[in-house]
Amino acid sequence: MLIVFNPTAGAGRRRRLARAMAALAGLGLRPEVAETQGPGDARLIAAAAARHGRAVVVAAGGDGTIAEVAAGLEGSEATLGLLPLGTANVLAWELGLHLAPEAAAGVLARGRPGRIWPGQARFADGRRRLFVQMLGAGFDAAVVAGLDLRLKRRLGRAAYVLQTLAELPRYGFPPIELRLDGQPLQAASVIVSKGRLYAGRYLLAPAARPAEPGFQVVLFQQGGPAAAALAGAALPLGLVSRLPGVTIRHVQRVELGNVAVPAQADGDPAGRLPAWIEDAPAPLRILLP
Ligand SMILES: Nc1ncnc2c1ncn2[C@@H]1O[C@H](COP(=O)(O)OP(=O)(O)OP(=O)(O)O)[C@@H](O)[C@H]1O
Repeated sequence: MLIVFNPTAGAGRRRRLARAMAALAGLGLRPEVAETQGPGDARLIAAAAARHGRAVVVAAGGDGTIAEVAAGLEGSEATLGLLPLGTANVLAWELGLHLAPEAAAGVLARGRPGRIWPGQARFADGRRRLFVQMLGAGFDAAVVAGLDLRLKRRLGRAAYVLQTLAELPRYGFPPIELRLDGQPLQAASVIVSKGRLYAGRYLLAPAARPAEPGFQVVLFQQGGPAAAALAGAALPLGLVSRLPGVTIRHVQRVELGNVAVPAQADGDPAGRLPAWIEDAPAPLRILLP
């Protein structure tokens, strides 16, 4: 087992990692820890570990770190493990993991094998990006792109709320042209989701099934600050899917946009549209509670 640790993810991460290591030692496991030096590192470390035959590679960080480790493990026999140390930890909530390091250690030692089926996005400049939970385009991506990382470290998820308030009067809400399984549509914002949850443990797409191919696509038809503020207020109540102007479709393929609207993948900036989204070629093994 190798733990890939993002030392910049979440708050109190070193203390939380130490607690997990102590719990793992108590369960008879003494995994190696590899620390990332910057963005993209987790993928390279995970890919090398898989090549060298590591059975389990653990992403110790938030959703961005998980996505990078997942990308490194693609096409290998290795199983992904999660040690949630991030800010939102959406995939951990999605899969029913407890966030306490001792509980996560228990799953790493004795979890049952399951699977998730990531999505992949291709961008006009040739980049390909794997995502494990969701890809957003429009207002939420503008919030992610504008987020000050130091503020995120200090305030955690409250930084997203502040950035949303800052972005509301500023974002222009250009309409996004999209195709869902070939059918042309338009929306002000779009979230392509593998999972049910968003921004932590808030229910967004109730019918999502992370282990299966396909996506729930949440379309926000109404642009403008009032509609975006309403969606933000409805999110903690789990009521986004019932808002007027919000529709959810189950599809296999998504083409997003002819405009340079920002995109975010698993909570990290992912450049600008257009983007072409489909399932990754294969599911990924993952340790579940
Ligand atoms: N050593 C590092 N220095 C700076 N950035 C890093 C480093 N290692 C990884 N990263 C980048 O940090 C980004 C954010 O990490 P991650 O998403 O895991 O944490 P988070 O944003 O706190 O959590 P969450 O996504 O759950 O809110 C990752 O996408 C990764 O590219």
